Amino acid sequence: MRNTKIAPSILAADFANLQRDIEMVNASQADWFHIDIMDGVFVPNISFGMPVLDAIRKHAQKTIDVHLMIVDPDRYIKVFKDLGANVLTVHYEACTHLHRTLQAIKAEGMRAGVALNPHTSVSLLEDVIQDIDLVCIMSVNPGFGGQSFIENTYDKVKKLKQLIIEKGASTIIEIDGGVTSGNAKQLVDAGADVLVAGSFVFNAQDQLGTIADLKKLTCS
Ligand SMILES: O=C(CO)[C@H](O)[C@H](O)COP(=O)(O)O
Repeated sequence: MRNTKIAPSILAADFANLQRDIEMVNASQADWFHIDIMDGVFVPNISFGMPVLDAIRKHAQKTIDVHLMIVDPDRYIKVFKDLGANVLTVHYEACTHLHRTLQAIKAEGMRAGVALNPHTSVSLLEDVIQDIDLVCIMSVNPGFGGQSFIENTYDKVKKLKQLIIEKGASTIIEIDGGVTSGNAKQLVDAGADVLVAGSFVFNAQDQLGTIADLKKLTCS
C-alpha cells in the first residue's frame, strides 16, 4: 500500500480567508502544506514573503514544505528555518553551488529539496542525487497556479525514479503544477511520492472531499 502525500498549495488559497483555508487543510487528509515563495525575478510573479509565512506557520499543524522560486536562495536558508520550514526546496536553475546549498539546508535541520523547471533534465542530478531528500518536478512553468499539466512529466518521473534506484538514494519525488484527479494515479504509478495540488483543491466546492479523493486514488 502506497502512502502518497498530498500537499495543498497555499498559493491557490483565498487570502481573504487564509485562516479558514489553513484550518481546512489541518482537518483534511492532506499531509503537507506547500508554500510557494516567488520573488518576481526568478519567476514573473510575486507571491508573499516572511510575515505571511509566519502567520501561516502559527496555524498550520502539518509538515511545512517551502518551495523557493527565488534567485540566490542561500541568503535565506536560516530565515526559512526560523519561519518553520520542514522541507526547503531550491531551484536547480537558481543555484551555482547546489551541493553547498543542500548541505547548508541540512545543517539547519531541514530536509533539502531541488526543483527542476520543465526544460531541465533529471540527468543533471546524477552527481548529487544522494544528497537530495526531495526532487520537485515542475509540471508547469513556475510562477502561477491554475496552468495546464505538461504531459512530458510522466517520462521525467520515470527517469528520475530509475536514477534514484540506480544510485541507491532515498530521495522522494514531488510533482508541482496542474495536478488533478485525472493525472494523480498515473503520476504515482510512474514513481511520484508527493503531489502538490493548488487550484484543483481550492477551487473545489467540496475541498475536504477532493483531498480525500486524491488520497484514496493514490494510496491504493
Ligand atoms: O506554484 C506553482 C507554479 O509555480 C504551482 O502551479 C502551484 O503550486 C500549484 O498550483 P496548481 O495546482 O493550480 O497548478
